Amino acid sequence: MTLLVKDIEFSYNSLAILKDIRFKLGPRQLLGVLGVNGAGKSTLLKCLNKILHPKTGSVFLGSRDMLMLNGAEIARHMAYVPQKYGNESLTVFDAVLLGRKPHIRWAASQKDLRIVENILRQMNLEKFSLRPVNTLSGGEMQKVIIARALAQEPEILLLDEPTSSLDLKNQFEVMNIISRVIRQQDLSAVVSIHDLNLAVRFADLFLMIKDNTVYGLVEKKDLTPEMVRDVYGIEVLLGNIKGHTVIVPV
Ligand SMILES: Nc1ncnc2c1ncn2[C@@H]1O[C@H](COP(=O)(O)OP(=O)(O)OP(=O)(O)O)[C@@H](O)[C@H]1O
Repeated sequence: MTLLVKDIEFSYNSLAILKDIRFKLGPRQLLGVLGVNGAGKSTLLKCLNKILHPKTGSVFLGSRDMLMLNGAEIARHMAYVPQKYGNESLTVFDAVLLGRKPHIRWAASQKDLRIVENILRQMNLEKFSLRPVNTLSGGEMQKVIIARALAQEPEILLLDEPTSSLDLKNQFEVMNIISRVIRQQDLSAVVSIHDLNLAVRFADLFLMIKDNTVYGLVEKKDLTPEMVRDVYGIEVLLGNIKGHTVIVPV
């Protein structure tokens, strides 16, 4: 389903953070949200699923305006992975099963349990199934929160810095899983990400935020060093190593 975001404006008290934010995202696409610290990336993600209430604008998923739905209804369509999350004493299995909550009426079904088992296996988290989440390392915990979002089987994944605590291998493992899931299950993902090399590897297009608004919505092939310089204030080279685009500060 297509996500169509129009004219989002948001302020904390009287401090304007986002204005005139608009973009369109098709199914099976991963949008990297780029911008400097404090640009408003997390704020934007939270405006899309109504954790924050934008002053104006609309967020259409197909013909449905998400901002007209309540939190429980939104959770059936959108899963959100925050940048910070609390320590939980739940076991890993139960924490991931919580992702099924928007779909469960009375009790978890065999299907719900199977979905959780599959995701734990895909993400190499099986061995932690019975461990309380608050005994895991930061990176292991981050994978559990992403597993929970996948268990939710949403149409849109909203991921705020999903790889920030992960080592190189896990960054690639997790981004590969996300890429594969969105392609196999016709989802889309909106991912705030600081690591530009990871972004160019996995995102299909970029929403670049600067001065509280959209600097550009560009496809990967159209990204230029000038755009990176304008948005981040640093000169970079854009190169290619064995078919992979790389960005190097100079
Ligand atoms: N609850 C709040 N009250 C007031 N200002 C806030 C609040 N939360 C965030 N801000 C401010 O809003 C601006 C945007 O913050 P946001 O977290 O969306 O940026 P970001 O692009 O995600 O940053 P980072 O890359 O550092 O995570 C920042 O200047 C921040 O200080």
